[in-house]
Amino acid sequence: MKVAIASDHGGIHIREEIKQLMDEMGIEYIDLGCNCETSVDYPDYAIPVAEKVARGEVDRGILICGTGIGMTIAANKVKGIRCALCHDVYSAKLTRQHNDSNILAMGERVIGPGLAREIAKAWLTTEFEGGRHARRIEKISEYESKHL
Ligand SMILES: O=C(CO)[C@H](O)[C@H](O)[C@H](O)COP(=O)(O)O
Repeated sequence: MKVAIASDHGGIHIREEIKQLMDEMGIEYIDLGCNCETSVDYPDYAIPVAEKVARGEVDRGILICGTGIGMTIAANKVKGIRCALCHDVYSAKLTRQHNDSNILAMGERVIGPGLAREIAKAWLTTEFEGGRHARRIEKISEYESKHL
């Protein structure tokens, strides 16, 4: 699996924590920034990650900002993206099993690095269940292809 990860200035510490986790798990990743602690704009990081996932250049994405909300809104504008904002392990597992989410978003002003690590680990290791859930995702894809 190959992952693209990025954050704004509000998510740099969790980004480093998740990169360390992926190193430990042997998961390949590309870090798309941000590169400093000055204030930046989350769409400039969410959209490049989402486009890489949508184009199939990477398998999945991880985005961190202050709340995770801005990243989630921006990423979900990209066709084919199912970005899930998760601040608990249960949601992280379920969004993989049921929604086949291809981007995980988290908020560094909401949760600490330890919980973020557990959430990311669950999300990275949980498979999509398919079945009835595939039918529901297909309905979202159909809407996207007809209306966007
Ligand atoms: O998009 C967000 C809120 O939904 C993120 O939390 C951003 O990181 C946040 O808005 C940045 O805020 P700042 O005051 O410019 O640091």
